[in-house]
Amino acid sequence: MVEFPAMKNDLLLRAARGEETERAPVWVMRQAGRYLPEFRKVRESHEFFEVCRTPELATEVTVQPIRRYTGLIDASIIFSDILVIPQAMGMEVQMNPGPHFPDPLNTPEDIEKLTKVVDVNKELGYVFEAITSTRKALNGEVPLIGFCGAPWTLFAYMIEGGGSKTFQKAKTWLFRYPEESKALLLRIADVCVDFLVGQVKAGAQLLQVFDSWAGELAPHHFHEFSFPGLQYITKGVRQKLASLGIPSVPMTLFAKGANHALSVLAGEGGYDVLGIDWGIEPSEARRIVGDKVALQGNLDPNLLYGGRDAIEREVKRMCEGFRVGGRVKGWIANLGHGITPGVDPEDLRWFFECVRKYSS
Ligand SMILES: Cc1c2[nH]c(c1CCC(=O)O)Cc1[nH]c(c(CCC(=O)O)c1C)Cc1[nH]c(c(CCC(=O)O)c1C)Cc1[nH]c(c(C)c1CCC(=O)O)C2
Repeated sequence: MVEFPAMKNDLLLRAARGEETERAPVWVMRQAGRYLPEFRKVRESHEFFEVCRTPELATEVTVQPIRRYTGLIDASIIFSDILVIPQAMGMEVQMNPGPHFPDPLNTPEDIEKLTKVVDVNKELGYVFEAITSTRKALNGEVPLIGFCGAPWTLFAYMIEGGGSKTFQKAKTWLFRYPEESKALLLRIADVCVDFLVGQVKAGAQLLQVFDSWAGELAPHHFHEFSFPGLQYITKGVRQKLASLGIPSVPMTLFAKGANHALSVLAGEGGYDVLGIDWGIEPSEARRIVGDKVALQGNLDPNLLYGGRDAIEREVKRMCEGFRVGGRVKGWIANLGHGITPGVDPEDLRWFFECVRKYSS
């Protein structure tokens, strides 16, 4: 493993292990993105996936929010996308401006078209390079998060060919071809494991799995089709890291809309942190998971459009909700989903300042 600068701020890692912290670490999903003028500037002359595939550019945009919010932000997340896995499996993905697959999987026969054995070093080595380069650029200021999409969410994109309102095609697969669907979900999960292990080897200090479409499934279908892949990933990553003699890192699951599954996920998912959206009260989430896992979340991202007073009032409320016996313990402050392009960066700064004020 490569040697990196010593950490100056490890609040995120301590909170992820469930420890009490002097204040809540904070970052936001999609923090490197279009709400930042400096990001839009880079995107003027570079395509989305070109930024992902060019380690210098990926490093630059990953570090942009850390630079802008120095001292107020406690984590960076590598600039990439969950859809690099379908690409590595042989599918074409365009971003215009949302994801588009010109040739999605239509029937189980199409599974044949996917790459049999994915060599992540060959196909996704550019992400590993970007991670190593970013760790150096960060100079120990904040930890670096690696990530991937969850099997169910990736499966849905690969079949729908992009975003969807109904998930009719992906669900047709689940309900008409359950065995073929499960085989494909497992194949995606295998790539997730190798990809996440590679990210740790390259320098990622925490791993987050995004199951953005978890909430589209009925609870029992979530348990049948999504949960097994999520659990397979934590087991697989920890086993592989152990067999390589590499210390494990904390793992976070963000299963959007699946707050119904918090109890099972905390008990058997294998994750150290569960991300929650704004569909559940923080105190209720804590009551369900007990002290088995740390929690991350969960302000409605649209509050960043509500003005300073609304942001302050709601952040204060959130901080009170996540306290356990008056203490800040095992909590990573975040939004309940990604920040959106229209937010004023100064309002995000105010969000960070309020978290600091009310979680100390
Ligand atoms: C579902 C999903 C995707 N990608 C991702 C998810 C899971 C999180 C979630 O639920 O939001 C994850 C993701 N995408 C991106 C990151 C980078 C790291 C970060 O959080 O700052 C991360 C962690 C960059 C991105 N990924 C994308 C952008 C915007 C595209 C651009 O720069 O033009 C960014 C900054 C594009 C993208 N990529 C994806 C979509 C649906 C879109 C279009 C939506 C949009 O326009 O915001 C797929």
